[in-house]
Amino acid sequence: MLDVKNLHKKFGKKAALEDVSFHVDEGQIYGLLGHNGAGKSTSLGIILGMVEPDRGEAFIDGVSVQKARANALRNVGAIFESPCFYEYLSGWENLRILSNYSGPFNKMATEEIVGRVGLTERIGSKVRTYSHGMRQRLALAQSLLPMPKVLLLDEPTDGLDPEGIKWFRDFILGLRNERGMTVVFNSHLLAEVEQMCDRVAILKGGRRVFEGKVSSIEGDERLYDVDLEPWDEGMHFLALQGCRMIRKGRISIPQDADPAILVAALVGIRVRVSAFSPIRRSLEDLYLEITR
Ligand SMILES: Nc1ncnc2c1ncn2[C@@H]1O[C@H](COP(=O)(O)OP(=O)(O)OP(=O)(O)O)[C@@H](O)[C@H]1O
Repeated sequence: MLDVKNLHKKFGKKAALEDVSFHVDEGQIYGLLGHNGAGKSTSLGIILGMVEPDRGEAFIDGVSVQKARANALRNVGAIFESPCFYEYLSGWENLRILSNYSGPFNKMATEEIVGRVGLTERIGSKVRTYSHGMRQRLALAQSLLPMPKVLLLDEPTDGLDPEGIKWFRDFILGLRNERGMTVVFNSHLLAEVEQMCDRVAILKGGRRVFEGKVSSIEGDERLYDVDLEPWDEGMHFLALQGCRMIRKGRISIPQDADPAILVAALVGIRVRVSAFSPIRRSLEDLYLEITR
């Protein structure tokens, strides 16, 4: 559904993107991750035809955004950067006006979408009286008005409270499950991304440094959280047994190692072991390993 091929983009001398590619299948939820300035918004901007790449191309459903923008984007809904509304008009009036950019206003469909985003009671109020969360829901409603197949969302959970974040997660998963919608979004909330996304790409300094299935993140490594005193001495011993330090307090042990024997051996060389517990590798672990 979305093919991003070898994107390069410089702003002045600074490279914002260097040879970034990724591919999103129909019905997938895809997360773009990276530190501030890693190039996530620039990638979304290029996919939306709002930023011109120096090289490379983005295809939506096989159509090049750079060569046939209107055609490529006809099935795309998006929230890009901070959504802008007419503050002095109601949410409903905003949707009525803004929907005209993508097609004729459909009252019934709009009512349905407003209900889905939970704004029915306040849709007649002026937007200037809306909370941040309500604005995000209005932006989501606007992005859904063209009945898109693909939804591109630039930091959609930014500034939402925990309840709003959970609501967003359920909403997006519902769209995918009911309509097979393809969703691409960038976020700094790794736990959310892990719960929602099928695949992720991690960008660092404009380069793609990881791309893969969220379910594969756990990998084959046997990870343990350990607390050793003294750390250096204990870690030196563990390294000789084939263990690898991920960071202070976290190690991976070889497939055939028996943790009970490792602990007994550490105690035998007078290293105090306060913790030696198996853990699951999370998206946050992977992210920190890759981006550090
Ligand atoms: N219009 C612009 N003019 C100049 N530099 C820009 C412009 N847009 C982005 N950049 C630069 O390109 C790099 C990538 O920015 P981008 O906004 O894509 O990062 P990001 O990963 O979305 O960051 P954040 O998480 O902070 O939103 C940054 O160094 C940024 O300063």
